Amino acid sequence: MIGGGRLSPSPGRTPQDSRSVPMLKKTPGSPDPHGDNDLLAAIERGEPISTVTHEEALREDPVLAIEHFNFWYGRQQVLTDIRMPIPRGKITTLIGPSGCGKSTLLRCVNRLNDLADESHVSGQMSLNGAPLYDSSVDVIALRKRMGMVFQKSNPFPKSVYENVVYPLRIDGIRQRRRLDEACESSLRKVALWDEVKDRLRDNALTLSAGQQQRLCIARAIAAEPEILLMDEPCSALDPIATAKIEDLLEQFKGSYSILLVTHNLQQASRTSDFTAFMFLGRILEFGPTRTIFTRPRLAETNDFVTGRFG
Ligand SMILES: Nc1ncnc2c1ncn2[C@@H]1O[C@H](COP(=O)(O)OP(=O)(O)OP(=O)(O)O)[C@@H](O)[C@H]1O
Repeated sequence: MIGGGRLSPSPGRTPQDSRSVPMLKKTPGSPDPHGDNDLLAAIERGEPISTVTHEEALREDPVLAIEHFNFWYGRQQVLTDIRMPIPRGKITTLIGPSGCGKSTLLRCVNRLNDLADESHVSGQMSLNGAPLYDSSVDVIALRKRMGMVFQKSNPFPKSVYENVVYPLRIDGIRQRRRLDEACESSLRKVALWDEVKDRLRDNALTLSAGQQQRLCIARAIAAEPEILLMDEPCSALDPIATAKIEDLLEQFKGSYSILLVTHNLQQASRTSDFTAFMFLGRILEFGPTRTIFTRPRLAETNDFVTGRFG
């Protein structure tokens, strides 16, 4: 369990459960281990439901373990009993209808939601075995262990070079050679080096939108994070810039553990190894991306990935 002043469980039915529920239309003949309508009825009653987790996901070595995790914005419960091992060295996407809690879950990993008014949590998350929600955790140190990439790129109004080496500087690294090496290697990893090697002293805000987002990814990986959190990293980009980021994700496989929120189902199916389908703050199904998109076990997942609702 967790520690900290604002952290307390709120059992029972919550305001979230009584708000309007997105329509889920059952596909006749779709597999549903919960039985027809039992799952939706249970969610609407605010009862706990079991995530359908595919064996392949359980066989992976988890970099991040999420255990019985609940989150409330004030009285509104937004996440309910999330249990999910995030595989190491793989890309895991969170998909689900708007408002189901994808970004909230992502922001709980680096405790950005601590900043929200009257938020509280119960349950636990652990990164490489170290609990994230113990009262003794130094949240600033914790965030240094993770990289975060937002929907809208957020380079600092500094040079390209200073943006990339920023995490090293705040760690007190001064040696020019180390900074130069980190800058070049991070920019190469995001395929930006050739485009900006002659512009390292230019203000980062003079780069194109796609370049700025890749710069932000370079800054995130310069810190050698244990996990990379990405919240809709392509949603503000044109198709060419999006394709470049998707290429990067492909190359990152095996080297980085990534938790990615996306509205773009094609992007999820193209880029990720594992996919979790969220609905009303619950993870309904979690498994290999190919299976989730072609042979999901739940009718609800099938209806979402085939565009029947969402
Ligand atoms: N800072 C906040 N304070 C109060 N409620 C919030 C806050 N941020 C989000 N919410 C609510 O929490 C719920 C989940 O929102 P969240 O942004 O996590 O969903 P999402 O699945 O990422 O949605 P989208 O796909 O539209 O981005 C929504 O009902 C939203 O209104």
